[in-house]
Amino acid sequence: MVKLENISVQYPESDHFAIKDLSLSMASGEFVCVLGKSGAGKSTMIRCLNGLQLPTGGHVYFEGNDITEYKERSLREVRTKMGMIFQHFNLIPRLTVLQNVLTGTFGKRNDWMNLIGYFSKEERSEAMRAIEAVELGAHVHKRVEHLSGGQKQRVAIARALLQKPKVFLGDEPVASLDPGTANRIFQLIKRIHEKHQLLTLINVHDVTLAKKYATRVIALKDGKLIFDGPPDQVSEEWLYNIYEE
Ligand SMILES: Nc1ncnc2c1ncn2[C@@H]1O[C@H](COP(=O)(O)OP(=O)(O)OP(=O)(O)O)[C@@H](O)[C@H]1O
Repeated sequence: MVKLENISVQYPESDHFAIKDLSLSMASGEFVCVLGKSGAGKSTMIRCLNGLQLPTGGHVYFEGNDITEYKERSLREVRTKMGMIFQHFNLIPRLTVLQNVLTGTFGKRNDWMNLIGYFSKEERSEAMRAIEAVELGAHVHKRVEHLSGGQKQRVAIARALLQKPKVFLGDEPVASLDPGTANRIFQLIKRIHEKHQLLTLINVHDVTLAKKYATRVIALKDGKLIFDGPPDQVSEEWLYNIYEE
């Protein structure tokens, strides 16, 4: 479904590669957790996958098409098929849960519809279903600024669900949450992943969560792929390799 072929990324005015000659194929149904210390290139890799970052070299394929050849309009369409959640949720604090979730439809609508804030009955009922799926039915009309971190991440997950994505991406989605909440968010992501048979790829610092939920773990170090295997092969020795200074 997604293939990175010898991709490299060097940011302008940077003296080193953020990603160096990385190749990777991932299929629907895989739950991939990405490990690596700060600066290893995890966020850059995700941004290459969804076309937010153009690699300096190499190719990115989505459903067999080379998206590095795409213009912005086609990239936008690709992004509508990839739901994404972030460490700091990226919600609009003063809007309600429902209003935030409805923004998940934006990529597929006309600009004028977004501008006037028009949503069809069907879009509204889909949003309500997504909100129920993340167990926030009791908070539909609450402003998100009044929610806890875990609840905010659930709103972000519902917003991503509204896109009916094929790929679900998470860039450190539980880094700001306590361990219990982080585990519940992973449970929810896993449930959604299994129900919709998505390709799920999550950057995570918590090795325990990666080993518990992933079907495949990959690790980056200095922009290079240094581990790719099942979670039970992530040994103490590998962790030392991945995180050593
Ligand atoms: N916009 C940018 N301009 C220049 N250098 C950048 C930019 N974004 C990232 N980098 C550099 O690219 C490298 C990889 O960064 P990246 O954010 O992808 O790593 P990461 O593994 O996601 O780290 P973290 O866990 O801290 O988010 C780092 O050396 C970083 O400093």
